[in-house]
Amino acid sequence: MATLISWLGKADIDHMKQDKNAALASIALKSSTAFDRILILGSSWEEDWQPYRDWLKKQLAIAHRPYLDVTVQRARLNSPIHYPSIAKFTQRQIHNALEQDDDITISLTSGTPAMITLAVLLGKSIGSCRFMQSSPDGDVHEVDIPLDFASEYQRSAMQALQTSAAGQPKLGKAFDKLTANSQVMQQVVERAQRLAPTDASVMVLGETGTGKEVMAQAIHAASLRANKPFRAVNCGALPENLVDSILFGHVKGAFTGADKEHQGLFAQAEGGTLFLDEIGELPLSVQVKLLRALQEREITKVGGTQSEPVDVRIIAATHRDLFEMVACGEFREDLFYRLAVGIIELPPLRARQDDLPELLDTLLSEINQQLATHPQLERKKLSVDAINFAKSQPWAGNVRELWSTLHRAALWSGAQEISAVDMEGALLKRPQKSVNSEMANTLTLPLNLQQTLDSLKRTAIEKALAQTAGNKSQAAKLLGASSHQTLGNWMKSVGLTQTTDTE
Ligand SMILES: Nc1ncnc2c1ncn2[C@@H]1O[C@H](COP(=O)(O)OP(=O)(O)OP(=O)(O)O)[C@@H](O)[C@H]1O
Repeated sequence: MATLISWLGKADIDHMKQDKNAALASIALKSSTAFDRILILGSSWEEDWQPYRDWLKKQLAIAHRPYLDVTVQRARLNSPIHYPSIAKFTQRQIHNALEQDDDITISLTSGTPAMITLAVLLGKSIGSCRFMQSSPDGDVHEVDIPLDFASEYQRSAMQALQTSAAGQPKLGKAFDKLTANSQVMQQVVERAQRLAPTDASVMVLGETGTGKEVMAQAIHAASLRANKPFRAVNCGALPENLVDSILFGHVKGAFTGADKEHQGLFAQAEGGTLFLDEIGELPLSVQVKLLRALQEREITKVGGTQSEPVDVRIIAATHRDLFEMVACGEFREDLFYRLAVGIIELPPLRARQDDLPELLDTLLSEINQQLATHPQLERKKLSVDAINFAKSQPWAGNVRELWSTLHRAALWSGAQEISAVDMEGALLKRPQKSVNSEMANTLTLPLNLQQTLDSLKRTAIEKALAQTAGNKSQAAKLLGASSHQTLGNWMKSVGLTQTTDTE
Protein backbone atom coordinates (compact mmCIF):
# COMPACT_ATOMS: atom_id res chain seq x y z
CA MET A 1 0.00 0.00 0.00
CA ALA A 2 1.31 3.47 -0.86
CA THR A 3 0.56 6.60 1.13
CA LEU A 4 1.24 10.21 0.24
CA ILE A 5 1.57 12.63 3.13
CA SER A 6 1.43 16.33 2.44
CA TRP A 7 0.73 19.58 4.24
CA LEU A 8 -1.98 21.72 2.68
CA GLY A 9 -0.58 25.13 1.72
CA LYS A 10 -2.20 28.39 0.65
CA ALA A 11 -0.91 27.83 -2.88
CA ASP A 12 -2.74 24.46 -3.02
CA ILE A 13 -6.00 26.12 -2.08
CA ASP A 14 -5.55 29.04 -4.49
CA HIS A 15 -4.82 26.64 -7.32
CA MET A 16 -7.84 24.54 -6.44
CA LYS A 17 -10.00 27.66 -6.68
CA GLN A 18 -8.64 28.24 -10.19
CA ASP A 19 -9.10 24.51 -10.94
CA LYS A 20 -5.38 24.14 -11.64
CA ASN A 21 -3.17 21.26 -10.58
CA ALA A 22 -0.13 22.29 -8.60
CA ALA A 23 2.02 21.17 -5.67
CA LEU A 24 0.11 18.49 -3.72
CA ALA A 25 -2.35 17.82 -6.54
CA SER A 26 0.46 17.48 -9.12
CA ILE A 27 2.19 14.88 -7.00
CA ALA A 28 -1.05 13.01 -6.31
CA LEU A 29 -1.95 12.96 -10.00
CA LYS A 30 1.35 12.64 -11.80
CA SER A 31 3.66 10.60 -9.59
CA SER A 32 4.67 7.28 -11.13
CA THR A 33 3.23 5.67 -7.99
CA ALA A 34 -0.55 5.73 -7.70
CA PHE A 35 -1.26 6.37 -4.02
CA ASP A 36 -3.75 4.21 -2.15
CA ARG A 37 -4.08 6.78 0.60
CA ILE A 38 -3.55 10.52 0.55
CA LEU A 39 -3.13 12.04 3.96
CA ILE A 40 -3.46 15.82 3.92
CA LEU A 41 -2.23 17.66 6.99
CA GLY A 42 -4.19 20.83 7.64
CA SER A 43 -3.42 23.56 10.13
CA SER A 44 -5.05 26.67 8.61
CA TRP A 45 -7.88 27.56 6.23
CA GLU A 46 -10.15 24.93 7.69
CA GLU A 47 -13.15 26.05 5.66
CA ASP A 48 -11.27 25.00 2.50
CA TRP A 49 -10.27 21.51 3.65
CA GLN A 50 -13.46 19.77 2.66
CA PRO A 51 -13.73 21.52 -0.75
CA TYR A 52 -10.07 20.73 -1.41
CA ARG A 53 -10.54 17.07 -0.51
CA ASP A 54 -13.61 16.78 -2.77
CA TRP A 55 -11.87 18.59 -5.60
CA LEU A 56 -8.78 16.36 -5.34
CA LYS A 57 -10.96 13.22 -5.36
CA LYS A 58 -12.65 14.52 -8.49
CA GLN A 59 -9.26 15.18 -10.15
CA LEU A 60 -8.11 11.67 -9.25
CA ALA A 61 -11.25 10.21 -10.77
CA ILE A 62 -10.78 12.25 -13.97
CA ALA A 63 -7.14 11.04 -14.15
CA HIS A 64 -8.34 7.43 -13.62
CA ARG A 65 -6.21 7.11 -10.50
CA PRO A 66 -7.87 4.63 -8.12
CA TYR A 67 -7.49 5.39 -4.42
CA LEU A 68 -8.79 4.04 -1.12
CA ASP A 69 -8.84 7.11 1.00
CA VAL A 70 -8.23 10.85 0.90
CA THR A 71 -8.34 12.36 4.38
CA VAL A 72 -7.52 15.65 6.01
CA GLN A 73 -5.94 15.38 9.43
CA ARG A 74 -6.26 18.39 11.69
CA ALA A 75 -2.95 19.58 13.15
CA ARG A 76 -3.20 21.51 16.39
CA LEU A 77 -0.12 23.64 16.23
CA ASN A 78 0.95 26.55 18.39
CA SER A 79 1.73 28.27 15.09
CA PRO A 80 2.75 27.13 11.57
CA ILE A 81 6.38 27.83 12.50
CA HIS A 82 6.37 26.28 15.98
CA TYR A 83 8.87 23.44 15.65
CA PRO A 84 7.98 21.38 18.78
CA SER A 85 4.26 21.07 18.00
CA ILE A 86 4.92 20.46 14.29
CA ALA A 87 7.49 17.79 15.16
CA LYS A 88 5.16 16.01 17.58
CA PHE A 89 2.27 16.02 15.12
CA THR A 90 4.33 15.02 12.06
CA GLN A 91 6.04 12.23 13.96
CA ARG A 92 2.68 10.80 15.00
CA GLN A 93 1.35 10.95 11.43
CA ILE A 94 4.38 9.18 9.99
CA HIS A 95 4.23 6.51 12.70
CA ASN A 96 0.51 5.97 12.09
CA ALA A 97 1.05 5.74 8.34
CA LEU A 98 3.89 3.25 8.81
CA GLU A 99 1.60 1.06 10.92
CA GLN A 100 -0.66 0.66 7.87
CA ASP A 101 1.64 0.98 4.88
CA ASP A 102 5.28 0.49 4.19
CA ASP A 103 5.55 2.73 1.12
CA ILE A 104 5.38 6.30 2.39
CA THR A 105 5.97 9.35 0.23
CA ILE A 106 6.22 12.82 1.72
CA SER A 107 5.56 15.91 -0.37
CA LEU A 108 8.10 18.70 0.09
CA THR A 109 6.18 21.23 -1.93
CA SER A 110 3.47 22.42 0.46
CA GLY A 111 3.81 23.84 3.94
CA THR A 112 5.99 26.29 5.80
CA PRO A 113 9.80 25.86 5.87
CA ALA A 114 9.46 24.53 9.44
CA MET A 115 6.96 21.90 8.27
CA ILE A 116 9.13 20.82 5.35
CA THR A 117 12.36 20.74 7.38
CA LEU A 118 10.78 18.55 10.02
CA ALA A 119 9.12 16.31 7.41
CA VAL A 120 12.57 15.64 5.93
CA LEU A 121 14.23 15.06 9.29
CA LEU A 122 11.49 12.75 10.55
CA GLY A 123 10.94 10.99 7.23
CA LYS A 124 14.65 10.24 6.98
CA SER A 125 15.02 9.11 10.55
CA ILE A 126 11.83 7.20 11.35
CA GLY A 127 11.47 5.15 8.22
CA SER A 128 12.60 4.76 4.65
CA CYS A 129 10.21 7.42 3.35
CA ARG A 130 10.46 8.81 -0.17
CA PHE A 131 10.26 12.54 -0.88
CA MET A 132 8.65 14.25 -3.85
CA GLN A 133 8.36 17.79 -5.06
CA SER A 134 6.68 19.51 -7.95
CA SER A 135 8.07 22.41 -9.94
CA PRO A 136 6.01 25.56 -10.70
CA ASP A 137 5.26 24.19 -14.19
CA GLY A 138 3.69 21.12 -12.58
CA ASP A 139 6.51 18.62 -13.18
CA VAL A 140 6.93 16.07 -10.47
CA HIS A 141 10.14 14.39 -9.35
CA GLU A 142 11.45 12.28 -6.56
CA VAL A 143 13.99 14.11 -4.41
CA ASP A 144 17.14 12.29 -3.49
CA ILE A 145 18.39 13.48 -0.13
CA PRO A 146 21.81 11.85 0.05
CA LEU A 147 22.09 11.76 3.81
CA ASP A 148 21.88 8.52 5.67
CA PHE A 149 21.19 9.76 9.09
CA ALA A 150 18.76 6.93 9.88
CA SER A 151 21.66 4.95 11.28
CA GLU A 152 23.05 8.05 13.00
CA TYR A 153 19.63 8.75 14.48
CA GLN A 154 19.31 5.17 15.66
CA ARG A 155 22.72 5.34 17.30
CA SER A 156 21.92 8.56 19.11
CA ALA A 157 18.44 7.26 19.95
CA MET A 158 20.04 4.17 21.49
CA GLN A 159 22.36 6.41 23.43
CA ALA A 160 19.43 8.51 24.59
CA LEU A 161 17.62 5.35 25.63
CA GLN A 162 20.63 4.13 27.55
CA THR A 163 21.05 7.51 29.23
CA SER A 164 17.41 7.70 30.16
CA ALA A 165 17.47 4.07 31.27
CA ALA A 166 20.35 4.92 33.60
CA GLY A 167 18.07 7.32 35.42
CA GLN A 168 15.19 4.85 35.42
CA PRO A 169 14.48 1.72 37.36
CA LYS A 170 16.34 -1.16 35.70
CA LEU A 171 14.20 -3.57 33.70
CA GLY A 172 14.86 -6.32 36.25
CA LYS A 173 14.02 -3.99 39.15
CA ALA A 174 10.73 -3.01 37.59
CA PHE A 175 9.60 -6.64 37.74
CA ASP A 176 11.06 -7.32 41.17
CA LYS A 177 7.69 -7.11 42.89
CA LEU A 178 6.46 -10.04 40.82
CA THR A 179 7.48 -13.38 42.18
CA ALA A 180 8.27 -15.50 39.15
CA ASN A 181 10.20 -18.66 39.99
CA SER A 182 8.01 -21.07 38.09
CA GLN A 183 8.84 -21.68 34.47
CA VAL A 184 5.42 -20.52 33.34
CA MET A 185 5.74 -17.18 35.19
CA GLN A 186 9.28 -16.65 33.96
CA GLN A 187 8.01 -16.94 30.39
CA VAL A 188 5.25 -14.47 31.15
CA VAL A 189 7.69 -11.98 32.68
CA GLU A 190 10.12 -12.34 29.76
CA ARG A 191 7.28 -11.55 27.38
CA ALA A 192 6.24 -8.54 29.44
CA GLN A 193 9.83 -7.28 29.53
CA ARG A 194 9.98 -7.44 25.75
CA LEU A 195 6.68 -5.59 25.46
CA ALA A 196 7.41 -2.92 28.07
CA PRO A 197 9.59 -0.53 26.04
CA THR A 198 7.57 -0.85 22.82
CA ASP A 199 4.72 1.48 23.77
CA ALA A 200 2.17 -1.02 22.41
CA SER A 201 -1.18 -1.36 24.16
CA VAL A 202 -1.28 -4.36 26.44
CA MET A 203 -4.10 -6.62 27.58
CA VAL A 204 -3.46 -8.50 30.81
CA LEU A 205 -5.70 -11.53 31.24
CA GLY A 206 -6.00 -13.65 34.35
CA GLU A 207 -8.26 -14.73 37.16
CA THR A 208 -8.94 -12.38 40.01
CA GLY A 209 -5.98 -11.83 42.32
CA THR A 210 -3.35 -13.19 39.91
CA GLY A 211 -1.40 -9.92 39.92
CA LYS A 212 -2.74 -8.09 36.87
CA GLU A 213 -2.27 -4.68 38.44
CA VAL A 214 1.22 -5.53 39.71
CA MET A 215 2.06 -6.62 36.17
CA ALA A 216 0.71 -3.37 34.69
CA GLN A 217 2.81 -1.34 37.14
CA ALA A 218 5.90 -3.36 36.27
CA ILE A 219 5.38 -2.81 32.52
CA HIS A 220 5.01 0.91 33.13
CA ALA A 221 8.10 1.01 35.35
CA ALA A 222 10.14 -0.76 32.66
CA SER A 223 8.90 1.51 29.87
CA LEU A 224 10.24 4.81 28.63
CA ARG A 225 7.23 6.39 30.33
CA ALA A 226 8.47 5.33 33.76
CA ASN A 227 9.02 8.93 34.85
CA LYS A 228 5.53 9.95 33.81
CA PRO A 229 2.27 9.24 35.66
CA PHE A 230 0.72 5.80 36.09
CA ARG A 231 -3.01 6.04 36.70
CA ALA A 232 -5.23 3.05 37.46
CA VAL A 233 -8.98 2.75 37.43
CA ASN A 234 -11.35 -0.14 37.99
CA CYS A 235 -13.88 0.25 35.19
CA GLY A 236 -16.32 -2.03 37.01
CA ALA A 237 -16.49 0.36 39.96
CA LEU A 238 -17.32 3.49 37.94
CA PRO A 239 -20.90 4.80 38.12
CA GLU A 240 -22.27 4.35 34.61
CA ASN A 241 -23.37 7.98 34.22
CA LEU A 242 -19.93 9.28 35.18
CA VAL A 243 -17.61 6.90 33.28
CA ASP A 244 -17.18 9.35 30.40
CA SER A 245 -16.36 12.24 32.61
CA ILE A 246 -13.96 10.24 34.81
CA LEU A 247 -12.03 9.00 31.79
CA PHE A 248 -12.18 11.96 29.44
CA GLY A 249 -12.98 14.88 31.76
CA HIS A 250 -15.77 17.42 31.44
CA VAL A 251 -16.13 21.11 30.77
CA LYS A 252 -17.77 23.47 33.23
CA GLY A 253 -21.55 23.23 33.01
CA ALA A 254 -21.49 19.93 31.07
CA PHE A 255 -24.13 18.52 33.42
CA THR A 256 -25.83 19.40 36.68
CA GLY A 257 -23.16 19.58 39.33
CA ALA A 258 -20.30 20.14 36.87
CA ASP A 259 -19.50 23.51 38.42
CA LYS A 260 -15.91 23.51 37.24
CA GLU A 261 -13.81 21.94 34.51
CA HIS A 262 -12.48 18.47 35.32
CA GLN A 263 -9.38 16.78 33.93
CA GLY A 264 -10.15 13.14 33.20
CA LEU A 265 -7.81 10.22 33.76
CA PHE A 266 -6.48 10.46 30.20
CA ALA A 267 -5.29 14.01 30.86
CA GLN A 268 -3.92 13.02 34.28
CA ALA A 269 -1.92 10.17 32.71
CA GLU A 270 -0.54 12.40 29.90
CA GLY A 271 2.82 11.09 28.75
CA GLY A 272 2.42 8.01 30.96
CA THR A 273 0.23 4.93 31.31
CA LEU A 274 -3.45 4.44 32.05
CA PHE A 275 -4.37 1.06 33.56
CA LEU A 276 -7.98 0.14 32.81
CA ASP A 277 -8.79 -2.71 35.16
CA GLU A 278 -11.88 -4.79 34.47
CA ILE A 279 -12.15 -3.36 30.97
CA GLY A 280 -14.92 -5.89 30.23
CA GLU A 281 -17.24 -3.83 32.44
CA LEU A 282 -16.97 -0.71 30.29
CA PRO A 283 -20.35 0.23 28.76
CA LEU A 284 -20.49 -0.11 24.97
CA SER A 285 -21.06 3.63 24.56
CA VAL A 286 -17.77 4.35 26.34
CA GLN A 287 -15.98 1.62 24.40
CA VAL A 288 -16.67 3.64 21.24
CA LYS A 289 -15.06 6.72 22.78
CA LEU A 290 -12.10 4.73 24.02
CA LEU A 291 -11.55 3.29 20.57
CA ARG A 292 -11.59 6.78 19.13
CA ALA A 293 -9.10 7.99 21.72
CA LEU A 294 -6.77 5.13 20.81
CA GLN A 295 -7.14 5.56 17.06
CA GLU A 296 -7.08 9.32 16.78
CA ARG A 297 -5.02 9.90 19.93
CA GLU A 298 -7.47 12.65 20.73
CA ILE A 299 -10.16 13.01 23.35
CA THR A 300 -13.11 15.33 23.75
CA LYS A 301 -14.26 16.32 27.23
CA VAL A 302 -17.93 15.69 28.09
CA GLY A 303 -19.79 18.83 27.00
CA GLY A 304 -16.77 20.03 25.01
CA THR A 305 -16.55 20.68 21.30
CA GLN A 306 -12.78 20.79 20.83
CA SER A 307 -10.77 17.58 20.75
CA GLU A 308 -7.41 17.56 22.52
CA PRO A 309 -4.39 15.45 21.63
CA VAL A 310 -3.39 12.79 24.18
CA ASP A 311 -0.30 10.70 24.52
CA VAL A 312 -1.20 7.84 26.85
CA ARG A 313 -0.31 4.16 26.77
CA ILE A 314 -3.19 1.87 27.68
CA ILE A 315 -2.79 -1.31 29.67
CA ALA A 316 -6.13 -3.04 30.12
CA ALA A 317 -6.98 -6.05 32.24
CA THR A 318 -9.86 -8.41 32.80
CA HIS A 319 -10.69 -11.71 34.44
CA ARG A 320 -13.56 -12.21 32.01
CA ASP A 321 -13.47 -14.15 28.76
CA LEU A 322 -13.24 -11.25 26.32
CA PHE A 323 -13.33 -13.53 23.28
CA GLU A 324 -16.73 -14.75 24.44
CA MET A 325 -17.84 -11.19 25.19
CA VAL A 326 -16.84 -10.19 21.66
CA ALA A 327 -18.75 -13.17 20.28
CA CYS A 328 -21.87 -12.14 22.25
CA GLY A 329 -21.57 -8.51 21.14
CA GLU A 330 -20.85 -7.30 24.69
CA PHE A 331 -17.38 -6.07 23.83
CA ARG A 332 -16.41 -4.30 20.61
CA GLU A 333 -14.22 -6.46 18.43
CA ASP A 334 -12.35 -3.47 16.97
CA LEU A 335 -11.52 -2.20 20.46
CA PHE A 336 -10.43 -5.67 21.53
CA TYR A 337 -7.91 -5.90 18.70
CA ARG A 338 -6.70 -2.33 19.30
CA LEU A 339 -6.03 -3.15 22.95
CA ALA A 340 -4.73 -6.65 22.56
CA VAL A 341 -1.59 -5.74 20.64
CA GLY A 342 0.37 -7.40 23.40
CA ILE A 343 -1.45 -10.07 25.38
CA ILE A 344 -0.12 -11.17 28.74
CA GLU A 345 -1.87 -14.15 30.33
CA LEU A 346 -1.24 -14.58 34.02
CA PRO A 347 -1.61 -18.19 35.07
CA PRO A 348 -3.62 -19.01 38.21
CA LEU A 349 -1.62 -19.69 41.34
CA ARG A 350 -2.49 -23.41 41.29
CA ALA A 351 -0.63 -23.70 37.97
CA ARG A 352 2.60 -22.22 39.39
CA GLN A 353 3.34 -24.08 42.57
CA ASP A 354 7.05 -23.33 42.31
CA ASP A 355 6.23 -19.70 43.07
CA LEU A 356 4.60 -20.54 46.38
CA PRO A 357 7.62 -20.71 48.75
CA GLU A 358 8.97 -17.32 47.64
CA LEU A 359 5.51 -15.78 47.45
CA LEU A 360 4.73 -16.94 50.98
CA ASP A 361 8.03 -15.51 52.10
CA THR A 362 7.38 -12.13 50.45
CA LEU A 363 3.83 -11.94 51.71
CA LEU A 364 4.87 -12.93 55.22
CA SER A 365 7.52 -10.20 55.38
CA GLU A 366 4.85 -7.66 54.38
CA ILE A 367 2.54 -9.06 57.05
CA ASN A 368 5.35 -9.02 59.63
CA GLN A 369 5.96 -5.35 58.85
CA GLN A 370 2.33 -4.64 59.58
CA LEU A 371 2.41 -6.72 62.74
CA ALA A 372 5.48 -4.79 63.89
CA THR A 373 3.25 -1.76 64.43
CA HIS A 374 1.39 -3.72 67.15
CA PRO A 375 3.84 -4.27 70.05
CA GLN A 376 1.90 -7.25 71.40
CA LEU A 377 2.17 -9.19 68.12
CA GLU A 378 5.41 -11.02 67.30
CA ARG A 379 7.07 -11.68 63.96
CA LYS A 380 5.99 -14.96 62.45
CA LYS A 381 7.78 -17.69 60.54
CA LEU A 382 6.33 -20.37 58.34
CA SER A 383 6.79 -24.07 59.00
CA VAL A 384 7.56 -26.48 56.18
CA ASP A 385 4.22 -28.23 56.64
CA ALA A 386 2.45 -24.86 56.28
CA ILE A 387 4.20 -24.38 52.93
CA ASN A 388 3.21 -27.89 51.86
CA PHE A 389 -0.35 -27.23 52.95
CA ALA A 390 -0.37 -24.07 50.82
CA LYS A 391 0.86 -26.12 47.89
CA SER A 392 -2.05 -28.53 48.26
CA GLN A 393 -4.73 -25.83 48.02
CA PRO A 394 -6.44 -24.66 44.82
CA TRP A 395 -6.43 -20.94 45.81
CA ALA A 396 -9.41 -19.88 43.73
CA GLY A 397 -8.79 -16.28 44.86
CA ASN A 398 -5.11 -16.61 43.88
CA VAL A 399 -2.44 -14.41 45.49
CA ARG A 400 -5.02 -12.21 47.17
CA GLU A 401 -6.63 -15.23 48.90
CA LEU A 402 -3.20 -16.56 49.84
CA TRP A 403 -2.32 -13.18 51.36
CA SER A 404 -5.48 -12.92 53.44
CA THR A 405 -5.26 -16.55 54.62
CA LEU A 406 -1.67 -16.03 55.67
CA HIS A 407 -2.59 -12.79 57.37
CA ARG A 408 -5.33 -14.48 59.38
CA ALA A 409 -3.04 -17.40 60.23
CA ALA A 410 -0.36 -14.96 61.45
CA LEU A 411 -2.87 -13.15 63.65
CA TRP A 412 -4.50 -16.26 65.09
CA SER A 413 -1.51 -18.51 65.54
CA GLY A 414 -0.37 -18.61 69.16
CA ALA A 415 3.13 -19.82 68.27
CA GLN A 416 5.91 -17.99 66.50
CA GLU A 417 5.82 -20.52 63.70
CA ILE A 418 2.70 -20.78 61.57
CA SER A 419 1.73 -24.43 61.13
CA ALA A 420 -0.36 -26.24 58.53
CA VAL A 421 -3.16 -26.43 61.11
CA ASP A 422 -3.04 -22.63 61.50
CA MET A 423 -3.25 -22.24 57.75
CA GLU A 424 -6.12 -24.67 57.43
CA GLY A 425 -7.96 -22.91 60.25
CA ALA A 426 -7.46 -19.57 58.54
CA LEU A 427 -8.90 -20.73 55.21
CA LEU A 428 -12.29 -19.28 54.48
CA LYS A 429 -14.51 -22.23 53.74
CA ARG A 430 -16.40 -21.87 50.54
CA PRO A 431 -20.02 -23.05 50.76
CA GLN A 432 -20.35 -26.50 49.18
CA LYS A 433 -22.36 -26.14 46.04
CA SER A 434 -25.12 -28.71 45.74
CA VAL A 435 -27.03 -29.73 42.66
CA ASN A 436 -29.55 -26.93 42.85
CA SER A 437 -33.08 -26.54 41.77
CA GLU A 438 -32.00 -24.66 38.65
CA MET A 439 -30.19 -27.76 37.49
CA ALA A 440 -33.09 -30.00 38.44
CA ASN A 441 -35.35 -27.76 36.34
CA THR A 442 -33.29 -28.49 33.24
CA LEU A 443 -33.94 -32.22 33.58
CA THR A 444 -36.71 -33.63 31.44
CA LEU A 445 -38.24 -36.99 32.08
CA PRO A 446 -38.02 -39.74 31.09
CA LEU A 447 -34.24 -40.00 31.39
CA ASN A 448 -31.61 -42.63 31.96
CA LEU A 449 -30.50 -41.70 35.49
CA GLN A 450 -27.24 -43.67 35.41
CA GLN A 451 -26.18 -42.11 32.11
CA THR A 452 -27.10 -38.63 33.36
CA LEU A 453 -25.11 -39.12 36.58
CA ASP A 454 -22.08 -40.48 34.67
CA SER A 455 -22.18 -37.58 32.29
CA LEU A 456 -22.36 -35.08 35.17
CA LYS A 457 -19.51 -36.88 36.96
CA ARG A 458 -17.41 -36.79 33.83
CA THR A 459 -18.05 -33.07 33.25
CA ALA A 460 -17.20 -32.24 36.87
CA ILE A 461 -13.94 -34.24 36.74
CA GLU A 462 -12.91 -32.63 33.46
CA LYS A 463 -13.64 -29.19 34.88
CA ALA A 464 -11.66 -29.85 38.06
CA LEU A 465 -8.69 -31.17 36.10
CA ALA A 466 -8.76 -28.20 33.75
CA GLN A 467 -8.94 -25.80 36.67
CA THR A 468 -5.97 -27.39 38.43
CA ALA A 469 -3.87 -27.77 35.28
CA GLY A 470 -4.13 -31.56 35.52
CA ASN A 471 -3.10 -31.81 39.19
CA LYS A 472 -5.04 -34.84 40.43
CA SER A 473 -4.52 -34.24 44.15
CA GLN A 474 -5.92 -30.72 43.87
CA ALA A 475 -8.69 -31.82 41.51
CA ALA A 476 -9.63 -34.54 44.03
CA LYS A 477 -9.92 -31.85 46.74
CA LEU A 478 -12.16 -29.72 44.55
CA LEU A 479 -14.45 -32.70 44.02
CA GLY A 480 -14.48 -33.90 47.63
CA ALA A 481 -12.60 -37.12 46.82
CA SER A 482 -10.46 -38.50 49.65
CA SER A 483 -7.32 -38.92 47.48
CA HIS A 484 -6.02 -38.77 43.96
CA GLN A 485 -6.37 -42.59 43.81
CA THR A 486 -10.11 -42.22 44.44
CA LEU A 487 -10.27 -39.66 41.67
CA GLY A 488 -8.39 -42.12 39.45
CA ASN A 489 -11.07 -44.75 40.12
CA TRP A 490 -13.84 -42.27 39.38
CA MET A 491 -12.14 -41.35 36.13
CA LYS A 492 -11.94 -45.03 35.14
CA SER A 493 -15.60 -45.53 35.95
CA VAL A 494 -16.66 -42.87 33.45
CA GLY A 495 -14.12 -43.86 30.82
CA LEU A 496 -11.74 -40.93 31.23
CA THR A 497 -8.18 -41.86 30.33
CA GLN A 498 -5.57 -40.79 32.86
CA THR A 499 -3.15 -38.99 30.65
CA THR A 500 -1.90 -36.69 33.41
CA ASP A 501 0.53 -38.04 35.98
CA THR A 502 0.66 -34.87 38.01
CA GLU A 503 -0.33 -35.52 41.57
N1 LIG B 1 3.50 -12.57 41.31
C1 LIG B 1 3.26 -11.84 42.42
N2 LIG B 1 4.25 -11.59 43.27
C2 LIG B 1 4.02 -10.90 44.40
N3 LIG B 1 2.82 -10.40 44.77
C3 LIG B 1 1.81 -10.59 43.96
C4 LIG B 1 1.98 -11.32 42.73
N4 LIG B 1 0.80 -11.37 42.12
C5 LIG B 1 -0.07 -10.71 42.92
N5 LIG B 1 0.53 -10.24 44.01
C6 LIG B 1 -0.14 -9.54 45.12
O1 LIG B 1 -1.47 -10.04 45.16
C7 LIG B 1 -2.43 -9.02 45.37
C8 LIG B 1 -3.40 -8.99 44.22
O2 LIG B 1 -2.72 -8.54 43.06
P1 LIG B 1 -3.42 -7.60 41.97
O3 LIG B 1 -4.31 -6.59 42.61
O4 LIG B 1 -2.38 -7.13 41.04
O5 LIG B 1 -4.34 -8.72 41.26
P2 LIG B 1 -5.40 -8.53 40.10
O6 LIG B 1 -5.24 -9.70 39.20
O7 LIG B 1 -5.27 -7.17 39.51
O8 LIG B 1 -6.75 -8.67 40.90
P3 LIG B 1 -8.25 -8.25 40.42
O9 LIG B 1 -8.58 -9.03 39.20
O10 LIG B 1 -9.09 -8.67 41.57
O11 LIG B 1 -8.23 -6.78 40.19
C9 LIG B 1 -1.64 -7.74 45.53
O12 LIG B 1 -1.47 -7.53 46.91
C10 LIG B 1 -0.31 -8.06 44.88
O13 LIG B 1 0.73 -7.32 45.47
